[in-house]
Amino acid sequence: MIDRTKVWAGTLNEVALGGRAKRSVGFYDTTLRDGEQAVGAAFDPAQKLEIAKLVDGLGVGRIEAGFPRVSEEDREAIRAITQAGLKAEIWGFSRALVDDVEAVVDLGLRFCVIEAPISDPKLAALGVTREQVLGRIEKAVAFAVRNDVRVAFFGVDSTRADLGFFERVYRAALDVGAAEIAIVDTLGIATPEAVTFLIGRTREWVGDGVPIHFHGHNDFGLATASAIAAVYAGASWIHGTVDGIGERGGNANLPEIALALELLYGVETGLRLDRARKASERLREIGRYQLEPWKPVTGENLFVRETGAVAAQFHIPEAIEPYAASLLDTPRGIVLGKKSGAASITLKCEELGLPARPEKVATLLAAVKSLALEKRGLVTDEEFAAIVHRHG
Ligand SMILES: CC(=O)SCCNC(=O)CCNC(=O)[C@H](O)C(C)(C)COP(=O)(O)OP(=O)(O)OC[C@H]1O[C@@H](n2cnc3c(N)ncnc32)[C@H](O)[C@@H]1OP(=O)(O)O
Ligand SMILES: O=C(O)CCC(=O)C(=O)O
Repeated sequence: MIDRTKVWAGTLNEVALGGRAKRSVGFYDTTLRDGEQAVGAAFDPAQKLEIAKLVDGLGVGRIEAGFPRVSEEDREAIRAITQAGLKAEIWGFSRALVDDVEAVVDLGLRFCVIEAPISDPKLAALGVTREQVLGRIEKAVAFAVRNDVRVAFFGVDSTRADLGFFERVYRAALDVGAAEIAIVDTLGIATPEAVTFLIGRTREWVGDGVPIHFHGHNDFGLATASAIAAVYAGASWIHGTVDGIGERGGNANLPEIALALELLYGVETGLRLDRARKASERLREIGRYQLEPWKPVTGENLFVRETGAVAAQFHIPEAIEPYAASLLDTPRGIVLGKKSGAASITLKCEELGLPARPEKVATLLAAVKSLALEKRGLVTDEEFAAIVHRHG
């Protein structure tokens, strides 16, 4: 539960909090499957198990452990994850093909997303007609259900599907026993308004007993906004990955969505924001990728301040930050550089236990700026200490 006294979003925030969003939503993590589709990512089974544990520690409700048909290594990872005693429900992934589902059943998985393309461009690419794909979906879903697997039917490229066919295909999946449905923005082209429309419209005919998932991508930088729109429209499960790792512009970023839902919309996600930075750090080591330092939630420099005008307000965090750093379990700090001001010098002296004589501040500041310009970078603590000693 978020301590709301540490959120400084202001009175406009009441607009969202008074909205009609659900009060809670579940997260479905697909770092191990759709995240691994990021170019160059190839987690080995031990790494997959470690990532599953990290994600479980983040408090997501569901983890997609993998796509068993891909390789023996993937099956080995899924076996290890299912035996690890995690809190999250462990889901498998399968195409609408009986052989794929069989591989899920053989591993003893009880939950599975079954996917098939439903937009015309995707069907054309696969060389399969609408009728043929419907037949495959019915066969694969029915087979899974007969084998006691709870199925969420996942229509690939749903947001570009013909609306009539969209409805037909999801109804067909439900008729043969799918218990849940996932609406999928494969190419990240749905605006938040389109997501609201599509989920709202589906919600009406599907009824309250069928949970709706939303699976989004970030090609237009809209994945977080679209996920929030999905929650507003009644989605029960939001798919995404840690850091939004994934193909092209990536997947929806679960910690980022949680930050907005929890802090701005008052929607509980169960995600441990205080663990998100460490989880991201470890995933970056395993996956060997880097993040922009200004990235929400996990960016390295979110609470590191260089600008002098900001340093002058550093003692009142709500003047310069939207929420408390403690919500992310991360420290606040001042760094020195070309943009430092007098307050930066005083604060840095206090932090390092160096003498901060008021009559010396201007000289120290000038020396810091000069070195920063020479280096075209930050002045390290060691360099600053040397400057202080030099200027006595
Ligand atoms: C399909 C996805 O997008 S899943 C997510 C992406 N993930 C990956 O690609 C993971 C790594 N990929 C792999 O290991 C392989 O590409 C596999 C296992 C997915 C596919 O293996 P391939 O042997 O290349 O299968 P291929 O793509 O040729 O498809 C085989 C059949 O499945 C059909 N098919 C493909 N996707 C689907 C689907 N989602 N639903 C139903 N049928 C499908 C094809 O039409 C083809 O049918 P046909 O034999 O009658 O022509
Ligand atoms: O087509 C794919 O990449 C697999 C399904 C999926 O994750 C998606 O459609 O977004």
